[in-house]
Amino acid sequence: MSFTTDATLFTFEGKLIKLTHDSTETKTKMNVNVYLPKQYETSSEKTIPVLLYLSGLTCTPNNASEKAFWQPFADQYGFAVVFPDTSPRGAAIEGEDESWDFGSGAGFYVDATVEKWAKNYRMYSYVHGELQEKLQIEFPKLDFSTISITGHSMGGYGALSGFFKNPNKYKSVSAFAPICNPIECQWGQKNFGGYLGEDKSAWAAYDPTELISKYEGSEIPEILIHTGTADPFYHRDAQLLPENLVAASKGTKFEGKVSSNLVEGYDHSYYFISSFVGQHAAYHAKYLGLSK
Ligand SMILES: N[C@@H](CCC(=O)N[C@@H](CS)C(=O)NCC(=O)O)C(=O)O
Repeated sequence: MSFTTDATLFTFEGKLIKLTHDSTETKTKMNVNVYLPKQYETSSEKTIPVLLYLSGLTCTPNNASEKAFWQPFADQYGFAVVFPDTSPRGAAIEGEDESWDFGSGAGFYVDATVEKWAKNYRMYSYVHGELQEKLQIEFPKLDFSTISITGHSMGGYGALSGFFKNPNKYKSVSAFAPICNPIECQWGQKNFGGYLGEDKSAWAAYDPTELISKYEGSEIPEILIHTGTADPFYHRDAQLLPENLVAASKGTKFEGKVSSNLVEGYDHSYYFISSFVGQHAAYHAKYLGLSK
């Protein structure tokens, strides 16, 4: 058995399963939550599409499980939601727990190449590969070949980056307050520098604003983004830079398809995220074949 079930919680009309497993990518135990919608019980083999939700800095799988409120929409349309952790935990690397925006809780969805981090900090391969393959075996009624991706902040960047780097794998991509151009902001520079080293071409291989023109897929969904004008990481710190992604889409397959919405007065918190989860669920449901 590769997973241990720590809890099965009844929530809305489905169940939230809290799991742990040994990861071959991170060489640590990993935590992951899976929301099985009400359709799961009565469905047949491999029929429930999946939404992968990547969380932001400092989060565990529990933050979004408890306060993004995907559950009623997952029940309405009939998709499962997977909430991975944001980094390995307890890898015993010096400095791992020193800062809130690097190391533990901040894996930045890359495969580290700097030696100190390279053995364990492989969140790119973990979330897009190993985790999905193992969950497909554990939950055979989920259909990991019909999957979309979303996320918040660091996880919004992770969703956009993972979408562009895996042509035609994800049916659709959306993001809440994503870090759109990490090369150009402090969070990105700190994490790319720490995990990937000083070679900026390695950074570009993960940056959505760099990747959008290089996308080789034939499926070109609209990209849905919401960012709050009262989000200090947007208006004060310029960490998010959604305008750069829209500008970079010009002349690419995604020209006119990046729906970047600045929403007046909303901040960076889950009060903001949960306010727009319904719109994002409806958007993904369409691409997952669950609505017109
Ligand atoms: N340093 C602050 C900011 C970190 C932050 O806002 N993290 C966002 C993602 S970038 C988050 O989702 N925090 C957890 C939560 O709101 O539940 C903190 O630790 O709360």
